[in-house]
Amino acid sequence: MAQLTRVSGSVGLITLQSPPVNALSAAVRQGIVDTVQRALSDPEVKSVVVCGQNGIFCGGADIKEFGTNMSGPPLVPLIHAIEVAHKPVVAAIEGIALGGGLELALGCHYRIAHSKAKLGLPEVTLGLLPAAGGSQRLPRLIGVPAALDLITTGRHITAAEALKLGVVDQVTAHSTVDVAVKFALSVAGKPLDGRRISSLPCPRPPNMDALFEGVMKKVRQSARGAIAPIACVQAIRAAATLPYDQGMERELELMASLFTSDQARALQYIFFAQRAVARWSMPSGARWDTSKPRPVHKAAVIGLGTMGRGIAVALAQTGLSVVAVETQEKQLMAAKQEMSGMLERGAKRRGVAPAFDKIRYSPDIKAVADVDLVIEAVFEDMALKEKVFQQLSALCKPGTLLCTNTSGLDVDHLASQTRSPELVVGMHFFAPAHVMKLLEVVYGSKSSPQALATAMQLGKKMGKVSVAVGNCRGFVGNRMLKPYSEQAFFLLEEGATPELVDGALEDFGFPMGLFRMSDLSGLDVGWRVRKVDGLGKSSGASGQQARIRQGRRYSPLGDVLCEQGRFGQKTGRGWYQYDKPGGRVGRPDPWLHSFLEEYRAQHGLVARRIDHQEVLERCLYTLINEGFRILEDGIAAGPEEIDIIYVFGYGWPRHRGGPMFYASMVGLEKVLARLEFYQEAHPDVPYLQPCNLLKRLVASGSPPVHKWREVVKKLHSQL
Ligand SMILES: CC/C=C\CC(=O)SCCNC(=O)CCNC(=O)[C@H](O)C(C)(C)COP(=O)(O)OP(=O)(O)OC[C@H]1O[C@@H](n2cnc3c(N)ncnc32)[C@H](O)[C@@H]1OP(=O)(O)O
Repeated sequence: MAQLTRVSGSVGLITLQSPPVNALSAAVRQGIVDTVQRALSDPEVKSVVVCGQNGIFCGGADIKEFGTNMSGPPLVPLIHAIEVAHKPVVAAIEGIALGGGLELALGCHYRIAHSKAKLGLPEVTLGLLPAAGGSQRLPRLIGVPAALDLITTGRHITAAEALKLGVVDQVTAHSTVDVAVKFALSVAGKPLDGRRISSLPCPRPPNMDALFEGVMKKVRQSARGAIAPIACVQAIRAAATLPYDQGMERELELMASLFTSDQARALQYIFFAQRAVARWSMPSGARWDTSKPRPVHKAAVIGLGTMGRGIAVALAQTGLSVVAVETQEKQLMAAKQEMSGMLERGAKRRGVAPAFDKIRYSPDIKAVADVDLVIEAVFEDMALKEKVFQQLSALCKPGTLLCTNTSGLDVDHLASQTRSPELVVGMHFFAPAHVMKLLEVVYGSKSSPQALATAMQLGKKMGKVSVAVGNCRGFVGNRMLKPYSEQAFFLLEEGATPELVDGALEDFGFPMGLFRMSDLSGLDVGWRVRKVDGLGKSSGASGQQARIRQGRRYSPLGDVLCEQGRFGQKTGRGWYQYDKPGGRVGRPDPWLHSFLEEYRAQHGLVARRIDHQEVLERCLYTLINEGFRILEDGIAAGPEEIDIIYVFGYGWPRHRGGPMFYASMVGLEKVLARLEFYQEAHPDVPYLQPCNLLKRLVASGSPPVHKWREVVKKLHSQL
């Protein structure tokens, strides 16, 4: 839908009308075709302005139409018709001009943007490229290097940057439409030749071959197997080397290979999943749209270790007043110094003043008396957390929300330490907390909908992707990590090396394999947890018996390394060796290889050849199987919650859509069959036992992933 009105006598004003973001649906495209035709054939209209309803220019192609039988007029000829028009067409950009929206504006002869507008070609983030001429027009307009940056990253730029780059001709802080109409009046009847971007030559950068070679290398490295960024570079190269028409043919050809790809489906699934998880619900039926959050103006953070520092900085950067409590004087001083640096660097990046005055430091927990919300971030030790919650319950004003930043401890137990368990939720941040996007918000059995709504809203304000999940050991993310890492240890016992396992996972698209990651975060962290669980002590015994704990197969490999002081990067030795303690570059360690051989000999294990496929199947399918158990247990409301947690918090490659989406792409029958196969080979590993929900889905014909939420809901309503 688009509307044509005549304003200021001779300006045809075309308004895109399709809330919420004026996406270019079939109806909108048809509307544009019709209104442009009418405006151009109306002798009273001397120039045209294109704008969007409700202060939003256009959010691009309608992503919901992808994967359907797309009808309606295509974008390329529509934009071409605007560009070849004999009357000047001005784009009045308010709010956003993204993807096809910006491509539409690039077909116009002039672009005027509001100072608060954001522009970009984010198609790459959806597994696509700007194939409505964007990959051919943008480099002609702003040069190849700048176009490469914008198109391969998909980043949104401000109006000021757009002006500097030459994407827009003018920026205004006033009514963009008024300014555009005035401008349109002033250019009516003027020649348009130099204004048609497709007819401009693409500026050829010096050392063009070297430039593209360098960019391609960089993009391949950072893409981790994603195909769209590479296609974007190829399309821009076509713009730089071919005439416009041939460049457009290349753009179309490249888009055709992306459009129906699994990666595009995965990335578009993640786009909608991210929005779906904001519409949370609780098993009680309470929902995001019926639960009112409490206002939070002042918050406290208890414990200024690594996590507490990041959380306090993130809160202050959101504009909240923060009381940062650390009872150990030395730690408090160190925290203050580091947090000032973090605030300063953050402010510099965002071009604002550092929020130093938002944080009040205190060595006394009594300072929490008047805050609206507390986030406890002390050491991951239940006895210590219990004590803190008892104190908070006594000290805080009535109604204060008490949150625990735990990575897996029992939220219900902590709630039971307080007078108001309904006001207790978990807020599981990821390190570094002021940078990482994910926040698991954990509701306990007594948490009130209002408490959950408040934590979810705060997470959103902090710029986090917040996912509501139920309470269980490890919540969603860490619970699924357990079978995954267990399999990796077993693979070492059976003949693999850390570099083989990591290589398979990194080729799959993880930024770091499990062992490299474990060296980075410290082997002692998991060791401590295993010891608390009554595991984690190597018995010194040999044979199979030494590898059975609590009635199931157990690998003491990680414990033995810790007993030798190999804690990873911090000690310069772990699963890899480093130049020095604190070194970052891990190299394969011959010592570790001999150690593995001795270990196998000691335990009567015979090494066999393990390939990448086995690593992926065993590590990823057990993780997915646990994901199904989590759905079965009602800890996550749908596969989208799990997938968003894994993509935003655990380095799961986004172009593979998260573990549950990946399972649907592999095929549930295959996942089930391989789990059954491995379970037969390793009957002492309970995690390999396929879960009932997976079996049930396969038995019901493996419905597509977007139907699983309903299946799970039905399952729970039957219980
Ligand atoms: C030949 C191919 C040509 C062109 C290819 C393209 O144009 S691909 C599309 C390129 N555009 C984008 O990638 C923009 C995607 N949208 C966004 O980044 C954000 O939604 C946006 C526009 C910045 C707004 O963000 P905000 O936080 O304000 O709102 P939210 O994200 O919750 O979105 C509100 C609802 O709008 C839906 N939506 C947004 N963009 C699109 C779109 N392009 N197509 C369809 N629907 C879109 C979004 O899903 C939300 O819906 P809801 O039902 O409320 O969850």
